[in-house]
Amino acid sequence: MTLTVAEYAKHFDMALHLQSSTEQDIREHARAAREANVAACYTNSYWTPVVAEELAGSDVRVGTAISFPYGCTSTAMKFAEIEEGLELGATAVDMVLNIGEFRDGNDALTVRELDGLVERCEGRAISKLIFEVCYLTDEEIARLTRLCSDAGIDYVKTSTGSQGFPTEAQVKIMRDNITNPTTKLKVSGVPRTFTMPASLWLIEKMGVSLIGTRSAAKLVAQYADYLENGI
Ligand SMILES: O=C[C@H](O)COP(=O)(O)O
Repeated sequence: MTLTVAEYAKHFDMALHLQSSTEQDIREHARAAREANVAACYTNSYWTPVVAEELAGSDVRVGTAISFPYGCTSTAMKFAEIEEGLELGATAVDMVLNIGEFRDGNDALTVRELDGLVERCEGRAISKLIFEVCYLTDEEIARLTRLCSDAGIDYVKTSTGSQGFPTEAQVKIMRDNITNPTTKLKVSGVPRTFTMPASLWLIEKMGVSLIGTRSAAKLVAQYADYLENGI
């Protein structure tokens, strides 16, 4: 069944994670996300109140990125960043895992970070755990997906967009290792050349629920044009 423009837009999280962004850049980004009526608008946590102000009264979620992009701040810092973001109006929280500790086999820390994220978001925001799949083996991706799903994370997310691109094989491994029906899949870190047809393939053929990209509004406009005028 063909997605309406509104349905297509709700498959996108629009993100702006540039060090150079000014407040004006963030406001324009949030306004574009609101206009496109995407699922969520993400920035680094400092900008959460600005995004919350711009999105007030809309059904675009206020997204905040925790320990972004490297994931190796202390667990206490991560939890404090989540709590502050929620107080400032965040309704979607994407946290980067401490990938090095996970690769070292420190599952106790991984589970503590996962549980801490889920507990803090419960009833207040949706939770997403960012993997950075380009640094993980297939077995590690499968195992981490299961740990996330078992912990009740709402979304497992491939990448930050600051390192490598996720591959089709890695996306499939995540999709196939989700153990809990409430956990969904978010693909991010797609190349700048990512196209609207590629997004439809991810959504319709690969079981992807959300795509995170700075180009979300542009893709929504392209999809509207495609429905109206064809290719
Ligand atoms: O959370 C990560 C973002 O969705 C990445 O978007 P980007 O690759 O366009 O910077």
